[in-house]
Amino acid sequence: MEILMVINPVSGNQDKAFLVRKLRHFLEPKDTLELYKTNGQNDKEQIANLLQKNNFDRILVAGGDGSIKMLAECLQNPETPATPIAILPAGSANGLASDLNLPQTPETFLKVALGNKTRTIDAININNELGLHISDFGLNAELIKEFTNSSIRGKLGYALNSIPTLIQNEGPYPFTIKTKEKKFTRQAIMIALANSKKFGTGAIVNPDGKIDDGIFELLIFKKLDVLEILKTLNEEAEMSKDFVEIIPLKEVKISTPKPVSFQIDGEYCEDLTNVSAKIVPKILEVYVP
Ligand SMILES: Nc1ncnc2c1ncn2[C@@H]1O[C@H](COP(=O)(O)OP(=O)(O)OP(=O)(O)O)[C@@H](O)[C@H]1O
Repeated sequence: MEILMVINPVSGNQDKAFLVRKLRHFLEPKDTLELYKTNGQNDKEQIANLLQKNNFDRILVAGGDGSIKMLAECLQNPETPATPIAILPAGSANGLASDLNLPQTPETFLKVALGNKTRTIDAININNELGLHISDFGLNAELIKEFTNSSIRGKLGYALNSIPTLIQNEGPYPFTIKTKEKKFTRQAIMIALANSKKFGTGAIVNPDGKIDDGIFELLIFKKLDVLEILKTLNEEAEMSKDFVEIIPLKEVKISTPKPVSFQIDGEYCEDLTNVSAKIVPKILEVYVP
């Protein structure tokens, strides 16, 4: 088996050398392993080049959701050979891994990565970028923007950074939502486009979410309920129905008069007034337990 291992050296603030050592331990003498460390600058071009020059059977990605999204976009290039990917959860939140029920210890997720069972998942095309997990307009994106600028990583960093943003937040924002069937407005602290069921923290925010069902859910969070927000830091917490309105869709346009923070798969994008989203069914093959 020919393997490309893509490593984000900065994700989740953890060293990945032990993962490479463990992986080598599982490989057979005939297997080959090529390592690529991301630089955050021109990774898509470099990886596309590697994929076109080699004949990899699978790509193992040690990073967070941002790294997986980058690879999914790289694989959209028609000249890049379709290659299944295996997630080695090594980000700060690992939302996709949590949604795909990947096991959490290196020994167990490496076994899945070298196994044979795959699932082909959907993505959401959002303003011409791919979102694989959960993207949102409003409060959570603001939290991520603050977190990106902070030096404390992990869930604690996220929680500590949440406090000033929660206090200073300007929401609820007036959003206009246009679907194929209707146009309506909502005051909301946050609107999420969810391709999956759980936040990276493990909290179930979208109980009907399924990552390969050809639809995504629009989650409209109506009010700033600190208790409900803090629940999202807990694994297996479920949101109350008064707090969130859920609409299954294949495409949507959302607009708001003043720019509001937007994030895709845990990466802050920018403050935007317009977002267009459309499901892209069955776009990425990933290894699952
Ligand atoms: N060598 C590098 N130096 C700085 N930034 C990098 C480097 N390699 C990748 N990046 C950046 O890392 C981000 C992707 O991070 P990733 O999502 O993998 O981890 P994370 O943010 O820790 O995890 P999570 O998304 O689960 O919270 C991208 O913005 C990418 O540009």
